[in-house]
This record gives sequence, structure tokens and C-alpha cells, in this order.
Amino acid sequence: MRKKIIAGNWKMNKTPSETVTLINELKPLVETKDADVVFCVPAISLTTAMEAVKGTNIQIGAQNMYFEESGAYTGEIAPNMLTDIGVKYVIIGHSERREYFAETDETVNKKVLKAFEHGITPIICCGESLKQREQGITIDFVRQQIKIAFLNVTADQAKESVIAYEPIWAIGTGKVATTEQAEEVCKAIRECIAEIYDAVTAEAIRIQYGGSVSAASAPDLFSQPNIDGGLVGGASLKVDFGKIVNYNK
Ligand SMILES: O=C(CO)COP(=O)(O)O
Repeated sequence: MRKKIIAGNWKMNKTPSETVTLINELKPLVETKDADVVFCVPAISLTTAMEAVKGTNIQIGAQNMYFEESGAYTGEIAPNMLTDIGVKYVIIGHSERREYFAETDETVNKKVLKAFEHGITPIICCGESLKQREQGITIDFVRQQIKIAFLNVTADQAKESVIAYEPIWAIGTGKVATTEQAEEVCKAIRECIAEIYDAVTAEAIRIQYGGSVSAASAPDLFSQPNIDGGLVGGASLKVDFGKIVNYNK
């Protein structure tokens, strides 16, 4: 049985002091033993967020990381800067980073490999645009993203990975994918992992759904056999996140 993982992607929201306030507000609401709960906060707030969750089971994640160790890469964050403060998760290849910051399947793969070198768990994002869905190429497209993201990743590493399936047309639009649409693609992703590795790896890997997840849609989505939780944007900044984490109560 895979443990659920429910992560909030705060995107570019909340100052460091606002981060502390929001974490203190959410802390009592997201207490659960049933799921891993992760707050992915802006890089500048990682240290304060780590302090704010001390003594709880909440984990802190970054929203991006560079694939080099150190050097002349102005504005980037190195993996050992994350591990130094105890960050355990990093979102890799979010569609917003692909769209606005030139992330490609190849840079995603480099970052995934680098994260594992440092013992950081990547939350690897994939998902189709509305045009691709309308063209009927969703599964082909997502399979390609997954195959490239996992190049040279070992089976043991893949078992620890988290994949977030986020259809771009459902992000920030209030237009959540239907439970059937989300389950269909998450199942296809698991089958793709089984083809690359084996059934045991496919059974172990955790696959989230992301895109306008709300307290109302979470129970159905997270009860699907191939959906192991969610990557939540807007609703992770509100008390609603507590309801999403406790979707089954
Ligand atoms: O992009 C997302 C999470 O990474 C989803 O964002 P929303 O939940 O705001 O649609």
C-alpha cells in the first residue's frame, strides 16, 4: 500500500514572515499519519519554513533546483544548499518553469539525477496542454516526458520518486480534470514506469494529480487506484488545505 503524499506548491506567494504565519495557521489542520504532507515554499522562505515546522511531521520542499554543484550560475540554487538546511523534496519541471523559464525534458532529467545524488526526493511534473488533449496525444506526450525524465535513473531511485501529473489546462483555471481523466493518465504513467523498469517499481512509485484540486474534488481524486495524492496550488494557501489533507475523514 502506497502512502499518500499531499504537497502544497505555494508558487511565488508569501513573504518569509507571511510564510511563518500561514504555516502556524495550517500546522494543526494538516496533522495526519496517513499521508506525507509537504509545503513547497519559495526559496527565500525555506529556512524560516524549516524552523516553523520543527516538531511536526510536515516536510518542506523547494520549487526548483539547479543541476550543477556550484559556480557561476547567478540566481540559481544548488542541491547542497537545500540539503544543508534539511530540505527533503524538490519540485522539478513544473509546467510554469517549462513555459516561462525554458525548462526542457532534458534539464528535468539532469535535475532529477542531481537531486538523487544528494538524497533529495524529486516531485517530477508532467502534463499536456489543452491543444494536445484535443489532438488526442495526451498519453503519448506524457509518456515521452516520463521516459526522458527517468533516463539513467535506477529502479531503486525511481521507487522513491514522486510524479505529479498536472494537465496544464487544469492549473489555476478552476477546471479540474474529471476523476476518470486523471486516473486514466496516472494509470498510463504507472504502466510506462512498469515498461521502463518492472512491476515492483511501478507499484512503489507515487503519482499525484495536480490542477485546481479543492476540498470538494480531493476525496474522489485521491480514492482512485493510481492517484496517490495531490500537488495543490491555490488551495494550499488556505485553510482548505487541511480539508484536502484529511480528504478521507
Ligand atoms: O500547478 C499546480 C500545482 O503545482 C496546481 O495549481 P492550482 O491548484 O492552483 O490549479
